[in-house]
Amino acid sequence: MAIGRHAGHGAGRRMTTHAPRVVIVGAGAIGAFYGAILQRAGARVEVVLRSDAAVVRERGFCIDSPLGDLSYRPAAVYGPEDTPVPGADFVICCVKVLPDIDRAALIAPWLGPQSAIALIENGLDIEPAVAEALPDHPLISALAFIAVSRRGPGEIEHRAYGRLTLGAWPQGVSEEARQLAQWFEAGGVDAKCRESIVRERWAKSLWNTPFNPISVLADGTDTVTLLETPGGEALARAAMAEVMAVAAADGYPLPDDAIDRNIEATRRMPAYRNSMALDYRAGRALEIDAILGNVVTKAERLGVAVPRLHTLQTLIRMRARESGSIG
Ligand SMILES: NC(=O)C1=CN([C@@H]2O[C@H](COP(=O)(O)OP(=O)(O)OC[C@H]3O[C@@H](n4cnc5c(N)ncnc54)[C@H](OP(=O)(O)O)[C@@H]3O)[C@@H](O)[C@H]2O)C=CC1
Ligand SMILES: CC(C)(CO)C(=O)C(=O)O
Repeated sequence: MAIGRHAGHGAGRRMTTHAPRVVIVGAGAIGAFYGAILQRAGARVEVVLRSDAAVVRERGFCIDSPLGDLSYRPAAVYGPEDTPVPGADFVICCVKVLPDIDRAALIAPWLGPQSAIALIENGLDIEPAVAEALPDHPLISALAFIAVSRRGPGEIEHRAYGRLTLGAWPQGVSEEARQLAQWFEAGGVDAKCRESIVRERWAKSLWNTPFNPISVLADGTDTVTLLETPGGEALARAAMAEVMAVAAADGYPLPDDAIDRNIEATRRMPAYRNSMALDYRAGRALEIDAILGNVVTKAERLGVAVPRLHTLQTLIRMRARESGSIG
């Protein structure tokens, strides 16, 4: 699993450009953590919250992290009743990618003519809904390789890792992406820009698309149980091979040894519950379409047979219905 081996490399690089105003829409685990990193770098970080707004306004975020104490008070905390203040330099969206959340509508009120949008979210093909609704703003797509979760309102547990991969969507490295990556690096996490963020999304999907739903279907199991249960690794490998086939048909062939390398890296990690397994265990909605459904849809469009992914999709939809969550 290409998740990186360490959380970061210590804050310290001085930025020469003006400190940006950053609005984080959906400051849950990911948004609160990367907000801390940007505030540590000197950015003005404002957060938009829903259920946790009152608590965070009163106490700020408490973040337990191997990087040190990342607890902070954002420069502003907005709840659903507050009037948005447009004109952020960066509006960073970190909500879950769910069918009933209109992410473009959440982002739009914070934009000014010069604003760039960044998405730090999992999944494949998650950008068009935002890009089509907000075509006048540069769009940065970013992938987080991190283990972080919410323990309670405003309480975040960062367990490991933290690196980011960023790029302009649909491709290239824009000045905005480069700038944002530099601010993250200044705050102490590795943040690298890549020419093809879609290729990077396929490479991450190779892991998330099989592992996330399999772990949920196995009652939110961790990586060690998943790989050590007889048949578990074989199932993961077979589903990964289907993701590889769709990626290749889409024009993004992944290296031949990508599956072996992901399995070996996962074996080297301590037992790990992915974000979907944590959502499942907490009774939250699951990002089924973003992480799995969009790959199956693409496979159907490209004429690639994905029987295992199809089965996983049907079963996890049943599971989500059974538990009353959407996804
Ligand atoms: N956690 C992890 O380790 C990783 C997560 N990711 C990805 O990052 C993305 C974010 O995940 P994560 O941070 O874990 O999710 P969380 O559920 O912790 O955070 C999402 C936040 O968005 C808020 N939100 C939802 N709707 C609204 C709204 N209408 N207005 C304001 N805020 C809203 C939620 O508030 P509320 O509590 O009210 O629902 C919550 O605070 C996902 O795509 C995930 O797959 C990627 C890699 C690792
Ligand atoms: C790759 C991984 C496992 C951690 O970044 C993830 O994306 C998740 O937990 O969903």
